[in-house]
Amino acid sequence: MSGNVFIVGLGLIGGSLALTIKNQHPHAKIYGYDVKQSEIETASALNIIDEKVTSFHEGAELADLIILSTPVLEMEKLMKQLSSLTLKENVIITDTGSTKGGIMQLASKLLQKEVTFIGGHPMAGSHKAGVESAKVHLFENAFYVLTPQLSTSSEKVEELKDWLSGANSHFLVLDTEEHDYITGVVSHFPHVIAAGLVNLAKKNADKNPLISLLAAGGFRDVTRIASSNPNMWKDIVKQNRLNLLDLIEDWMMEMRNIQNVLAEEDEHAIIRFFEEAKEFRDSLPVHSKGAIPSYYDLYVDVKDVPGAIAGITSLLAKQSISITNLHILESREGLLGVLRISFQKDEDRSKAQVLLNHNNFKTYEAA
Ligand SMILES: NC(=O)C1=CN([C@@H]2O[C@H](COP(=O)(O)OP(=O)(O)OC[C@H]3O[C@@H](n4cnc5c(N)ncnc54)[C@H](O)[C@@H]3O)[C@@H](O)[C@H]2O)C=CC1
Ligand SMILES: O=C(O)C(=O)Cc1ccc(O)cc1
Repeated sequence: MSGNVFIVGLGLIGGSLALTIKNQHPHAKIYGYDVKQSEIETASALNIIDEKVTSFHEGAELADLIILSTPVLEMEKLMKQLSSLTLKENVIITDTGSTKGGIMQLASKLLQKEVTFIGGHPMAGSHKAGVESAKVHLFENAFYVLTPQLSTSSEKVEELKDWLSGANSHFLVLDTEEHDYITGVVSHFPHVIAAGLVNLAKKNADKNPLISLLAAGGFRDVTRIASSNPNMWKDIVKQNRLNLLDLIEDWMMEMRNIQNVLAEEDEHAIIRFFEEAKEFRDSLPVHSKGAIPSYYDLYVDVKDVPGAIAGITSLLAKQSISITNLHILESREGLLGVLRISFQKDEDRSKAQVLLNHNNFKTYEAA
């Protein structure tokens, strides 16, 4: 496709979408705007955008596709501005926000009937922020929720899917309320709990410094998302607060239940508590990216000798296999350690496994 695409908010998500659109539609012209001039400059230097725009108005009025990718409460202010601009006749406006209720309400209240607004939520990302973390493959295999208005034609929805086809995501059309309820359960509430767990550990670490030293392994795994951008999450939890308030009530009941069975030392009930969680967790699909995307992990036995890890990373680099994370799970002097390498794509993990096995490393897909 060709035309002018205007990305507002040149962060992780806006930058990654710019890359996927340019990759799929090389004739499209990508215009970018951000309140932070530094982000515009970085996006331009990294060739993530073709043209820098000095005001929101300027970009909006020349665009065929407008993508709002700022924190969700900022988007609401931008929607108000959009309602007073002269936009192109066939423009499509979409957003990338993690909540859909507020923006969809504003779209139906503010925008003229002829303007197409289709809510969007690429359900993949990371705890990192900023355009320098943008990646063309970020949304691959992830779900990409669309929430069209009732009045939106299926042709317009298809046109937006065409624009976004380079993301290689699975599109899912959802009702706004359903979207906010589901993402509340599987994404927003887990972020609240992760932050709560870390805050709890911090309070205890003030009493005993060994807590910080030993807060590794599983603790780091379940709390990775507590390193997410606080400002972005402030907006998300404010927007989805009614669902979150209900979930907090349910959670308190869950905790009250485990508190009672522990107090009573009811072994059967304690086993049931863990069993129920394990059964459901083990039944979840492993290869699809959910709201909190999994990375494709590969475990490698490594000898505790100088240069062992560098040897592995240089093998991968020579084959241009990119990794998203490295973590030493176990390393004791003179013994084998286990290195966990995370990849963004299953395909990269498979290539790495073949390569490392060929070079006599022992690898596993599960720890
Ligand atoms: N980070 C993630 O993993 C995901 C985030 N989202 C959603 O996507 C949106 C963007 O998130 P990220 O890219 O992660 O955040 P980010 O913090 O990396 O980027 C947001 C950018 O918006 C800019 N900005 C803020 N207010 C602005 C305004 N009024 N006008 C122009 N630019 C403005 C900021 O300067 C920043 O560069 C958020 O609504 C978030 O809820 C959706 C899926 C995943
Ligand atoms: O860091 C992670 O894994 C995330 O949870 C990414 C994420 C953040 C916000 C979303 O709306 C969807 C996905």
